[in-house]
Amino acid sequence: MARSKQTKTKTSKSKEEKTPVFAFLKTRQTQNILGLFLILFSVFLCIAFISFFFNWQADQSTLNHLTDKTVKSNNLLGKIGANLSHFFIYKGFGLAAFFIVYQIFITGFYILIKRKFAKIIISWNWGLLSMVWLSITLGFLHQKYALLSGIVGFEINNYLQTFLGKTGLAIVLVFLFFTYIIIRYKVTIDTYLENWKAQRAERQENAEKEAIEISSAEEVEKVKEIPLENKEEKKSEFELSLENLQPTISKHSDVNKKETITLKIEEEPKIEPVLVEETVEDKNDLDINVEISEEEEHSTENLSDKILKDFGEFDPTLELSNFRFPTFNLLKQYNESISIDPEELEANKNRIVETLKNYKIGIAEIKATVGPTITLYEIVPEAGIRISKIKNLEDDIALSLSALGIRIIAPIPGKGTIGIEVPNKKSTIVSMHSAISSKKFQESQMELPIGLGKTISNETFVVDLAKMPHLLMAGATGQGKSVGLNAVLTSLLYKKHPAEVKFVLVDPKKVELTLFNKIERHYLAKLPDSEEAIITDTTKVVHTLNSLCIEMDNRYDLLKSAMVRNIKEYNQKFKKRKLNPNDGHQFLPYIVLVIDEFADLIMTAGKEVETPIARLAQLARAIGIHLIVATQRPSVNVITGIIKANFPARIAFRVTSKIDSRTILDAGGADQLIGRGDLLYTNGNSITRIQCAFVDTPEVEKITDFIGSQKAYAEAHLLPEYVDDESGTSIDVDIADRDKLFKEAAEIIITAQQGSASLLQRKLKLGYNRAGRLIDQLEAAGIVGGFEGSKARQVLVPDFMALEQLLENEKKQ
Ligand SMILES: Nc1ncnc2c1ncn2[C@@H]1O[C@H](COP(=O)(O)OP(=O)(O)OP(=O)(O)O)[C@@H](O)[C@H]1O
Repeated sequence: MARSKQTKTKTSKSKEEKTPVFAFLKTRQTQNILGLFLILFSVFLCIAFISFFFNWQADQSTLNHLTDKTVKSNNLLGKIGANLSHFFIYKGFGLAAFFIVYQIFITGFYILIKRKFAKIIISWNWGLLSMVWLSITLGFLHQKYALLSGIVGFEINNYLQTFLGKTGLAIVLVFLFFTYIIIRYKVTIDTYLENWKAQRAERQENAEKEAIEISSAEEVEKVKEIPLENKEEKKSEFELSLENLQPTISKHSDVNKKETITLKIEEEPKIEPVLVEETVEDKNDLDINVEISEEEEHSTENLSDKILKDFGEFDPTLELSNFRFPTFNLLKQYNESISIDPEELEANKNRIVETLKNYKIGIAEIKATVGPTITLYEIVPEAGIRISKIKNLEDDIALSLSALGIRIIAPIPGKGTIGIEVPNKKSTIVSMHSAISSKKFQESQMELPIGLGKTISNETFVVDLAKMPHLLMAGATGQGKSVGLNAVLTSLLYKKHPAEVKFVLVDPKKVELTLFNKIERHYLAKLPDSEEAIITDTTKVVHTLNSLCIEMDNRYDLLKSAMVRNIKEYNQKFKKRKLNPNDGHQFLPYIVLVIDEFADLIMTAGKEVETPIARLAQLARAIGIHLIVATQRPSVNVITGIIKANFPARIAFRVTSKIDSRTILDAGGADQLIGRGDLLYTNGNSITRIQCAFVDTPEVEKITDFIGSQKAYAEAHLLPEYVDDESGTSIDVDIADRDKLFKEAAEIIITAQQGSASLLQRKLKLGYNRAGRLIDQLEAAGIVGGFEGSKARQVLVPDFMALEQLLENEKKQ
């Protein structure tokens, strides 16, 4: 109950804040105008009230003729002044009505100097209480002059007197007065006593000081009169002050000494040490003067709440606030009405029944669900028939139906029937348009929604990539993998603002994802030193993956310091302005890493790629880095155990063998798909057959053009820098430490135009280690390029002339 109440007030508050009136009231101009108005209005009332005390009797007759021009008022501020004064003073609180003037004035003043609203409220509370008290007190003191107390004070006074009597009321009024002083000004009897004691002590101290000063002055006079010779003896009394003198004085000759002494004695402050002694003695009698410090000001609200109130929630999309999401008309529409020939249905049904009959399997019931590319026949076998029997007949049924892509699901989970999926003769294309525009996708509250396509029952299939949390995609070439990847990316582009999601695209084939280059500054993330955001080069992939691991570690640190468990909570907290950007906190976009041809990467870089991928797959889910890895060859050396274990969500397009199907899905079936976007999706438990939404290259081009033509960030989202241990930049060999054979080695390499350690080994008759060191030094000098696996290093210097020049330049530096 309480919570619902709270939320209600919260929502009403936020509504208030959103209405233009309240927004308008918050501007400083409005506040200045309001403050000034209140101050001047209080001046107006003050003049009117004062004037009213002199003219109230004369103005009595004019009060009810506010609109009558002929009737004039004596009040300095006319009839309005007279009427207002009559209302507040005569009918209200008498002389105490001046409190209202004061309150209005102080409110205006507080608004001008931006005091807190709470202060204004407190001030009004005290002001109104004081007004009522004064009004009653004046009514009590001057019953004859009712104007002083106003009708309110007069009546309350009369009323209370009948209950308490005159004396009782007097006591109550005095009590209220002191209560007010004690609470409002925090004055207690102790403070008075202490102040009084402190004053008394100070008076005493002053009196004693004066006495000492007088006596010391007399002493000085006496000393002045003493002849120079005797002054040496007299000095003892002022010993302390003499010691404090500069050392130069002591080094003077006797004659000088005498002169110095005279000088010293003339300085009156030298008496001070005596004085100090006396006051110390004196202070022993004194009580400590305890100063009661004023209570610290407390804020009524949390700082982050205040920032939230003043600036509203943090809006990550603010920098690109005019960003427009791609429109539906960029996507092609196809004729998607599913039509299946009733004859085809009937024929299929008959064949299924007959085939099963041949194997002595009776059917109690059969039902067909027509999907975009396949039709599902659900059969209920007669009692006593074993399910495994039907499952084993898969190939026979396929043969008798003479169709590709038959899949038998026995039993359909949660239904208790057996499903036989038969492809339609005429398949319908599921357009991306229909997936994106579906209610299910549009209204989804998922973090990273993906409209993958349509199920057999023609429902749009929407999944959350954030929940997957990583996706493995496999399928033989030409079966719809690239289209599937585009469908995933398109879904995210239609739903997520550039501030909310960033893509890291790895495309070893170099052609599949190039279109996304156009949205580099909106949606892509890249390494700081790379020119192209889409990564096609293997070494860059390794760097990017390691950089993502660093980003992951950084994000975990942020999450830890924010004391939240995942990116969603973190971003919510950040939006609520509970995390300070000065402590390194920032809004974290999701990062989706897409690798188009994983097999290729594993072949070229092996462990170097596998290790960071496995690390990311294991740990990155909580911090918003999600992986989509696609491969043509779902063999076990590509999709290794460790990768498989961390990619529970899998999509299988048609694969060529049952083994591949098992590798990707841990079950058969993918080998029996019909291709062209026909896929099986699993997230660990059940397998769903889906017709992937179709988005072709011109559509992707239109979408990327649409986004690319809009205002973008200054550059792509930058990932943390990763310095490879083996890269040339990390080798920093001092020129002085170079091998004696450095120049000779350089010449051999330049002559051969081939940078390999074995060449140096042979030509210079060196051991492997020394040749390796030489190569490192040559690399650091910029003579050979970086390590390129089994290939020889590139030679960057064309001839000896260039070498000489390079070495000369080095010396100059
Ligand atoms: N969802 C779909 N609906 C209809 N047709 C599709 C669908 N997906 C793919 N196709 C058809 O299949 C063809 C090949 O698709 P795609 O290029 O995605 O295959 P691929 O698996 O990526 O091939 P490769 O691995 O060689 O790149 C497309 O040109 C298209 O004609």
